[in-house]
This record gives sequence, C-alpha cells and structure tokens, in this order.
Amino acid sequence: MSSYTYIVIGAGAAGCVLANRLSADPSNTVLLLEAGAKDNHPLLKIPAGFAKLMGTKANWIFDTAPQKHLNERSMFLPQGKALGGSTSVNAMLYVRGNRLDYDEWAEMGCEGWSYDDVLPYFKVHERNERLADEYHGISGELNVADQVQHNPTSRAFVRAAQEAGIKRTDDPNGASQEGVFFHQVTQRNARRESASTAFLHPVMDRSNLTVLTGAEVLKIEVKDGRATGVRFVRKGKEEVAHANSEVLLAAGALNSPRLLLLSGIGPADELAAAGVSVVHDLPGVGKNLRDQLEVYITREARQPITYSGEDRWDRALRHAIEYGLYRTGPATATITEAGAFVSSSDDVRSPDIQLHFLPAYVVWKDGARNAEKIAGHGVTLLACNIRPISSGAVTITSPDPSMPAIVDPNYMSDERDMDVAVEGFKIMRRVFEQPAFKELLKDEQLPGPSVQTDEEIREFIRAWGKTDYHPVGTCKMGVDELSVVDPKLKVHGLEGLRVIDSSIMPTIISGNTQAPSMMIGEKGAAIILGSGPA
Ligand SMILES: Cc1cc2nc3c(=O)[nH]c(=O)nc-3n(C[C@H](O)[C@H](O)[C@H](O)COP(=O)(O)OP(=O)(O)OC[C@H]3O[C@@H](n4cnc5c(N)ncnc54)[C@H](O)[C@@H]3O)c2cc1C
Repeated sequence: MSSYTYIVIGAGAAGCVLANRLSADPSNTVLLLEAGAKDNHPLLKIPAGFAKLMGTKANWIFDTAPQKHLNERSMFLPQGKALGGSTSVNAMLYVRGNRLDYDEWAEMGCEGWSYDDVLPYFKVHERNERLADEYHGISGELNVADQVQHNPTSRAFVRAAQEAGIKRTDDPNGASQEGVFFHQVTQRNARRESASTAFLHPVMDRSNLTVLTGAEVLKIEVKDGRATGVRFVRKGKEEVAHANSEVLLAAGALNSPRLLLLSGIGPADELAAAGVSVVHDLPGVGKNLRDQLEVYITREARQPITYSGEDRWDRALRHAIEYGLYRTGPATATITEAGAFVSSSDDVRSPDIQLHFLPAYVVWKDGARNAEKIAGHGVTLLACNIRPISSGAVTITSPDPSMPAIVDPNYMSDERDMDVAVEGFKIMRRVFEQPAFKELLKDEQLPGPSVQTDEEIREFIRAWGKTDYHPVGTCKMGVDELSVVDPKLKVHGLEGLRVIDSSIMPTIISGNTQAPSMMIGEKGAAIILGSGPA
C-alpha cells in the first residue's frame, strides 16, 4: 500500500489549487485522485467547445429527482469529470459574488471567511489581463481575460440594459457588483483556462506530486475516529492509499456528500436505511443543497448575425480554421458574452438576479441534456435567481458506489423564490423592449405573447426553468448542528479529514461558483499549511 502526506480526492476547481499548494513544499508527498480522464480533448480547450460537452463522458451525469414545484420535471445537472473538474466543461465566466455573501458567512460563525478575509485568496492566484487594483491580482497562475469578440447583439444588450435603467459597470467583481457588463473569462490566448491548466499542468513534474486519472474513490477509510486513507478503483482494480496526515475531499457539491455517505459518515438513520454501516453520525451531510434556477426568453433576429447555426459542419470548419490561424472568431466565444446584476426589489441587500445574454438560440426543453436546435437566428436572455432560499438534499439508497445518488435541489419550494423569478422575467422583457434592440430583433419566440399575467409567467417558469449548474452547500461550513465542517474545513468529530470545495459554502454566493471554489481551495491550503495567501 502506498502512503502520502496528503490525499486529495478530485482534481476540480478546489482540488487542483490544493494539490499545487501542498506539493510546493518538497517535504509533503501528495496524491491527487481524479475519477475522470485527462483534459487533452480539443473540445475542452476551444471555448466554443463548451456547448458540445453537455451529456458527454467529460461529465458526471446527474438527473435530479422529479421537481415537485416544477411540474415534476427531472433536471439534467452535470458536473465536470476530467482533470480540471467542472472548470474543464464550464462556461468560463469569472465571477466572485457579492462581498456581503462572505460577510454573511462570517456572521454565521465562519470565522476567517468575511469578504476582507477571503479577498486576498482570490487575488493571489489571479492574473487579470485588464484590471489591476485593490480587487485584482496580476501575477497569479489563473489567467482572467476579456473576451476576444463581442457579437453585435451582445453589444446591443449592454446598451439596452442601460436604456432600461441598469447602470454600466466595468467590473462586477470590484467595488460594486451591480450593473451591466461584458464578462471576463478564464481564458489564456483564447483557450480555456481551467483549474488544471492554471494550477496542475505547470507543476506536474514535481516528484512529490502523484496525479492519477481514471481513479474513482469508492470510500474514505476511517479508523478510531481518524481518516487513514482511501479505497479507489483504477483500470478495474481496487487499490488502497494511506494518508499520513490528511484526506482532503474536493469532489464537488454532489460527489463530496455522496462519498461521505458511502463511507458511513452522515445522518445515522438515513445511512441505516440505505444499508450503510454508520461510522460517524453527522446529520448535515448532503443537506442544504442550493442551486440557482434560471428562466429565459428568446427573440428572433432580423439578420443572420448571431451564433445560431454556426456549429453546422461547414461553418464550424471555417471557424476552426480561423481559430487555428488567428485565435479569433466565434470559436473563441463562451456563448455568454454579457450579463448584469440587478435587484428584484428595493428591499434586497444586494443584487439577487443575474442576467445572462446569449447571442444565439439556446433552448433546453424540459431541462434536458442537450439544447434544442431552432432554425434561424435568434438570441436568448436568461434571468437567474442567484440567492435561492429553497434548499434540498443529496442522499444515497445503497452502499453500492455504482448506484446513483438522489439529487433533489427542491427548486422553488419556497414561494419567495418564485416571486424573484417572476420579477426577473419582467426585467428581461423590459430590456428587450428598449430601442437598442429595435433594429436587430423581431418578435419574442419563447414564451411568446400568450404569457402575460403573473400566473402565466409562473406557469411558464414551472415548465421551462432550468439549472444554472451551480449546486453548492451540501457539506456546509459552520458551527450549528447541521454543519459538516468547521471554519478550518475539518469534518466535525473526525480527525484527518477535511472537505475543501464548493460543498462547504453555507449559503450560495450571488453569482457563478468557480472563482469562489478556487478561492476555497486556496484558503483551505493556507489553513492546512498554517500560511497566508501563497
Ligand atoms: C456546465 C457547467 C457550466 C458552468 N459554468 C460556470 C461558469 O461559467 N462560471 C463559473 O464561475 N462557474 C461555472 N460552473 C460552476 C463551477 O465550474 C463549479 O461550481 C466549480 O467547478 C466547483 O468546483 P469544485 O472544486 O467544488 O468541484 P469540481 O470542479 O466539479 O471538481 C470535482 C472533481 O472531483 C472529481 N470527483 C468526483 N467524485 C470523485 C471520486 N469519487 N473519485 C475521484 N474523483 C472524483 C470530479 O470528477 C471532478 O473532477 C459551471 C458548471 C457546470 C457543470
């Protein structure tokens, strides 16, 4: 059996940062286990490849339990499965959330996690190509860039939003989150910058770092209240690795709780019902699942200027050649070029709705795996409730790791989330009605004129709402009885085991979750090493 100082489970947003930082000290030996494959497929490198990755084997395929408040629909909720984790399949938007999100964590008892505490851990690994101020780093490993091009309809969206009264901001990750903006993205020279390209590949040759792909952890071994190692399967063979110091779980918001449960760490009654021997009774494991739900409107374009249909083979070939020669053109696009943070009412403490503008038709019937093809040119605007109150759970029904977990985000179980979504829908229509779009867009295609009253909008949301792919919170950090880890990210009641990934967020941050997950990896490493930002 091989032994290491640290075993990191999962090479995603947090896991890659952890493996990098812990192996920087040559006296540590680090084993990084990743269930997915290497990240060398071109679709993981070319930004527009993002749209082609849904439902492929670069993902863990999770389908939610039928959603009671969404017409019993089951939602496709993928998670990245490759080096880089979800950062290898995501839309690359670089967003940190609102400073009050982190201040709220600190108020909840998560000492050391206020905005002022976490800001240095965002900055230290950032290499921002445009911004250099108190909010941004310029010399870290993670390249953050402006997008190479903006479709004319994306530019019109930014103008239309201003006409609708939304102020313009150059930096939603800076002094003020509110406003409309062009997204910065995790790209380098117009290629995807994932957690693995930024933090892992540059240090792969460290002799004290072992990275195994195709290595799925089945169980965390616990002896006398201490995590001693892991049992994993690779090339059809089961192996055991021993951790001399700590096991660090970074498998993401759906797989981290699943693995704890499979290891007998979780609510004793649920484990017993699933036939799993209880190793450590911890009621909060898998609870507090938060995810952001979004609703959208599509409009037909007057001219063939959007990205709709640009993936047809002959056009795709042309774009691939342009991309190969010059690193320009639609292949550089993340599909989401512009966005906005707005408030559903004057009463909210900070923006609670995020708008995403897509210069293409993108329609997911029934929250399905693949976007539906719609002929012609058009655009899609999405409104996402970024601070949902509704919460759900991840549970297991069997000790068999090959059995799927039950993932139930319980979307819209709190009626207040529906009120925010309805307001988001009305804001989108207001933006679409502005003069900036007049020359460019024709009629609303989805949902169309038949949806007018609040009740019609609610029914449309129940029928068409979809995930924004940001599940978090299932191993929440805190000091209350449902928390799973303490503010040092140690699993309550056990030694030698921490959870360090998006699952530790006690509440969901107001925005996209990759940058916060990398920050969690960075801060987690500093806590373990007893250091400051690297
Ligand atoms: C389709 C999609 C689009 C997104 N778009 C954006 C975006 O544009 N901007 C943004 O900020 N966020 C986006 N996100 C969310 C963001 O990428 C995630 O929140 C973030 O990557 C979570 O980081 P993590 O470290 O918790 O988990 P992940 O990055 O998911 O990493 C977990 C890793 O653990 C591995 N793993 C899991 N179980 C095991 C096991 N048993 N054994 C070994 N390895 C295991 C997984 O394969 C994976 O590599 C998107 C996510 C998806 C899925």
